[in-house]
Amino acid sequence: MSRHQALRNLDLDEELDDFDGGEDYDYDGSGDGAEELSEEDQENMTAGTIAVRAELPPQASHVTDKQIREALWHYYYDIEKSVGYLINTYAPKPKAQKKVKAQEEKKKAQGYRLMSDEEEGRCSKPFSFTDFFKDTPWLNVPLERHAIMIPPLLPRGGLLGGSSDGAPKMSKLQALAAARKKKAQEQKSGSSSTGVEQPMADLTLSQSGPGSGSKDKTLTDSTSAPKSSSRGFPIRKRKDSNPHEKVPKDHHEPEQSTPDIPMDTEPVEQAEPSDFATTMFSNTSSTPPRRTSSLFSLPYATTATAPTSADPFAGPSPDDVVIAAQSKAAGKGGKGPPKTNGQKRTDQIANGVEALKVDDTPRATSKNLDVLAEFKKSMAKNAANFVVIGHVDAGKSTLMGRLLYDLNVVDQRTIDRYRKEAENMGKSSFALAWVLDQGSEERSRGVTIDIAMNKFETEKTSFTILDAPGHRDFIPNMIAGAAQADFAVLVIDASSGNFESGLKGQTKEHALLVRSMGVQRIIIAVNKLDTVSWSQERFTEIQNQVSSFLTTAGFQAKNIAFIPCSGLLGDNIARCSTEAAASWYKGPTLVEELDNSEPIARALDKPLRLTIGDIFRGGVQNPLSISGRIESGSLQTGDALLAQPAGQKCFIKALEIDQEPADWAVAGQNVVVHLSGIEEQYLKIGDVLSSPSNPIQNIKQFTAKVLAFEFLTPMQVDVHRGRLHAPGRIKEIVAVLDKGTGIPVGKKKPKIAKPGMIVRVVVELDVGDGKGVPLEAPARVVLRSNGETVAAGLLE
Ligand SMILES: Nc1nc2c(ncn2[C@@H]2O[C@H](COP(=O)(O)OP(=O)(O)OP(=O)(O)O)[C@@H](O)[C@H]2O)c(=O)[nH]1
Repeated sequence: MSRHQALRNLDLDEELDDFDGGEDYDYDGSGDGAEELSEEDQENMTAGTIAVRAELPPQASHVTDKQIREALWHYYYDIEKSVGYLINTYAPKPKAQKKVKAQEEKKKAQGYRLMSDEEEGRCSKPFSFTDFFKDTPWLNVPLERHAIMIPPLLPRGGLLGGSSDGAPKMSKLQALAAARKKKAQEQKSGSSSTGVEQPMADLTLSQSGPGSGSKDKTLTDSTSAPKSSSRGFPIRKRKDSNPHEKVPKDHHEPEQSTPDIPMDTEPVEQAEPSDFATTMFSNTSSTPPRRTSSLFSLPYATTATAPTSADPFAGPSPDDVVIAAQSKAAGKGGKGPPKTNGQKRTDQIANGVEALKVDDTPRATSKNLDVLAEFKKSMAKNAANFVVIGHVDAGKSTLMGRLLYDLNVVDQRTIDRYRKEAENMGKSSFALAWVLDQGSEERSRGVTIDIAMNKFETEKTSFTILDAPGHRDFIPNMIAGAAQADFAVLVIDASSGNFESGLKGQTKEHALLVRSMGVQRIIIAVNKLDTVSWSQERFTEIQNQVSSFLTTAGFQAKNIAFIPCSGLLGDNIARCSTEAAASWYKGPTLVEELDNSEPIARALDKPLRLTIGDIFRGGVQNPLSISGRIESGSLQTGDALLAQPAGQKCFIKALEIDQEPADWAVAGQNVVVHLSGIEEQYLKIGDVLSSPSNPIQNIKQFTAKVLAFEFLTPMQVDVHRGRLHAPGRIKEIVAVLDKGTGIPVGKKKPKIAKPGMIVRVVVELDVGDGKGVPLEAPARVVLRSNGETVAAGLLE
């Protein structure tokens, strides 16, 4: 019985009578007890299965109906995508690509599907709050996809450890290190060096064909670059959010990485190592996975005990230091005779001890700057993060790719290369989207999976784009993006039929999520207007419907702006449209509207809070680095920090802002912090760095004011705060609050709250004997249950 069926059986008070039940669909026809699909879905599924079957080539004839139905469900009955996926997965590639290309062309020729009568009817209905929630598909998530937290593809694009070429962007410090190394090697080998340090933009180009010029040539130092990378730089090895998860296979190992200990390759059945043994001998980067499920990585469930058991060994004992030195010295001895098993074991131990090595590089001395005075002096531009949200395939990545291209953040050659590569994959229309969609899975599936970060500047403001995935499977990643956003750009596909299906899909859910997470300003890019001949009527229709639900969701009319545009063609993005059919629009372009944003208030005088968004190891120069946005306060090189929940002190060895070394940074800035005095095992994505004199507390319970998206009762939930997510339960509903005044209304401690209500809840975090979770008011939290977003709001 689904949770909603169970709820229906409860003796609910009369205010719940209008609830029309939940949906837990049997989309794959397995008859597994889930509710049957709606009539419309069944029709789509049957017609889709036949159509896909007809399109599949003979070499994919073994594909089962179930696999077809799964693909159709996954791709919203998109025949073309389903066929493409099935061919890619089950048939030899070259033929599959041809077929998908043919499909694409066929679809283009056919144009877009028209709205059905039913859809027409639904659109013209007056907006009601109940309807608002009724058809959102949070409940449609198939069981096997429930709340899968997809670890970000490594390395990621943009500021936080990525690049436009699959390899991470290089920090200045790393670039210098690489340059020095290369120079030394070239001197050794007698080869002449041409300038090594080049702007990052140039390095995004790997093509060095005629006319590329030396400026565009990539570095080819094989010792400091992974073979698959076109850049000759050491790769920042990012630490996974879950220390018990294996680093993905395509993750490039840096040259300086600690050798792996093959603990999990022992064929002998053996008991799990004790905490002591794990602490002493395991290499944190290669710790074998101990998770029993791939569902939902819950850092605080699996690691809450780690700091407790590891604390006594946080620093090396004198013996450790001696053993580490001995093992290092032994390592210098060159090649010896083949090792016996016993010797191998000893090596493993030595390596394990080395993995615990303490960063003994001298601590950076603080310049004791008055950071706030420095900040005022610097006349820094406004800094703003915005999250790009919207239904899958609304054109978010393409639009942002276009924006970066038109503002010269991405150059013509890079776009040409993406276009060529995309054409080779039969996906030429995705070339601009690839500026943001960097992962191979993202490119082959044509969907964004994780948040991509990119930067651009206007005269007034330095913007960071957080391009969120639209697909419902990746909502946790979207939440991570929304948590860092100052405002949102909602992209809507204006083409016939797609606007309507987007409304049913993630358009509403995303808008609601960002609002309930504190985002107040929203710009709506009414995209793909080229597909409806720049119809003003269509634009106005969309504007009316969307502003109606946005105001109901709590956005003030003055904070909502609409821009008619085409991301693919660039109309009204960075330049006004030159289309005669679009001449009715006299308003600002998207970039102008972004620049109209009020400066974001920075919490400069509050205690330092920096949530870790990413962790990576970069080699000798920067052994352990993190990146993230400073939420409040300021910091400078040499400062001591406290990492919570581990309770470990560490120091700032060096800082970077926008790949440039910096002495200080303040709230609102995205920084890379190179740390010393701390081991990797004490840091996880989602942890918080704060000042030791005013640290964030680890808590095991909190009260929050949330908007209920679903029925709430005392129930298990997963608590999301940005990239942090931890298991917990709603212990009690304290009160239902008035939407306008926030004053408690109705009976105290109701047993249940229905969708749309604002309620005060007490949430207990499931941290076992652990230290709790670093959370404090007014953090934005999202509560999810079984893959559904059930509530979102603010800690009190
Ligand atoms: N005609 C037209 N097509 C567009 C426009 N913008 C995007 N597209 C196409 O729409 C498809 C999806 O674009 P994406 O940018 O990947 O969409 P997305 O919203 O980022 O998708 P997800 O990140 O997976 O949610 C691609 O084929 C684009 O070429 C537009 O303005 N006009």
